[in-house]
Amino acid sequence: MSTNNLPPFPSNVPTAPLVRLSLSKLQSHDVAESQRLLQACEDIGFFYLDLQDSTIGANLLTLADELFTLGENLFSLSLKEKQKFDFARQDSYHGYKAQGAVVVDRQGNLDANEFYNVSKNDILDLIPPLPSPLLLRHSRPMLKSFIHTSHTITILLLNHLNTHLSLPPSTLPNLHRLSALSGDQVRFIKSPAPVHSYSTRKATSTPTMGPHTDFGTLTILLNRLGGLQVLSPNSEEWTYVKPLPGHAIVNLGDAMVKFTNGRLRSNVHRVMRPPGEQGGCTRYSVVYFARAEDDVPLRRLEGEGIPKEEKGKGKEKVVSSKEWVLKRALGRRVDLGKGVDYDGTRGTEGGRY
Ligand SMILES: O=C(O)CCC(=O)C(=O)O
Ligand SMILES: [Fe+2]
Repeated sequence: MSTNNLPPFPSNVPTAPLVRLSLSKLQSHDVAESQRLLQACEDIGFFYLDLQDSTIGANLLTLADELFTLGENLFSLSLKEKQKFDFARQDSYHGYKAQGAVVVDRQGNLDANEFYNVSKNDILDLIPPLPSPLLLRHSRPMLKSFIHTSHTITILLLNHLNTHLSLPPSTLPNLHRLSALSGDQVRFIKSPAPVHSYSTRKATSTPTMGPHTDFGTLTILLNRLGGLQVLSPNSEEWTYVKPLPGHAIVNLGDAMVKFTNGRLRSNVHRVMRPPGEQGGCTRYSVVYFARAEDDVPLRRLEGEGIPKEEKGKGKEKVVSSKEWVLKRALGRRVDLGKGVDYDGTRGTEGGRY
């Protein structure tokens, strides 16, 4: 799907004023850019990352184009074929998730997108390969490059934050080693165009992906059509994040809130049908989720820039990165016969959705 053939994002809808950071400036340790990164991570935990001005960024954009095509081909396999790779009953969040398999709200409305999650552990041969469609087996080198490139960008961003938080050198990077088992994954998403008119799906008011915070450390998101919305940190207002060509949307996940005792933000977001003319199009995304290594406990790290625990505040149970991601990733599935504990599977901004 070429970006050129898509209808434009409408000019009359309010959009979130996210900052645009330059990957190349962050690579060259530009002090002001690094400060803007910290500010964005404290204020909303979302920012645009301009990938066009750096070799590794340009590499990610090229790979993303190839992955968008791969995603389209992957989702055009038959439902029966795709469902062979849904491993949720084996307590795994890798592989396929059909449309309508998770609830998006307390009322029990269902989601309207398909996922295919590809595990880093698998692609980097840290575990025996998971069963997967032929198409994905042929694409392992491309997936490997995408994982390597996304991970390099993740480590760069974590190093900047490590410094701002006055953590001992490499504390954050050392919790995210590429060679260690973790829940890192590449996610393909498809939200099909409505079959009749877009008034069918209780339509414009029910999200295709419910409000959530991301479970891991950092997310690198590539999408081309609008639909992603962030909940404003200081009000109950949802605003669209307009996709910008050449940029990724980066956001922090719950692990960063726990590591920094709330100094950095994992903001609530959701996905609606794309706005305006875009509403009639099928929407695809390609995402890289960077997550802490499986056995990392999600708790405050020791550093001068990290607020101390409040005295007398009841201690939350500390869970490992693996347990947290598993609970959050499968907790809203309606097809596992376990019931859904909506409140028990919310993230670090649980009170807000
Ligand atoms: O598709 C998008 O724009 C957002 C996807 C998302 O939030 C997620 O997969 O966690
Ligand atoms: Fe998300």
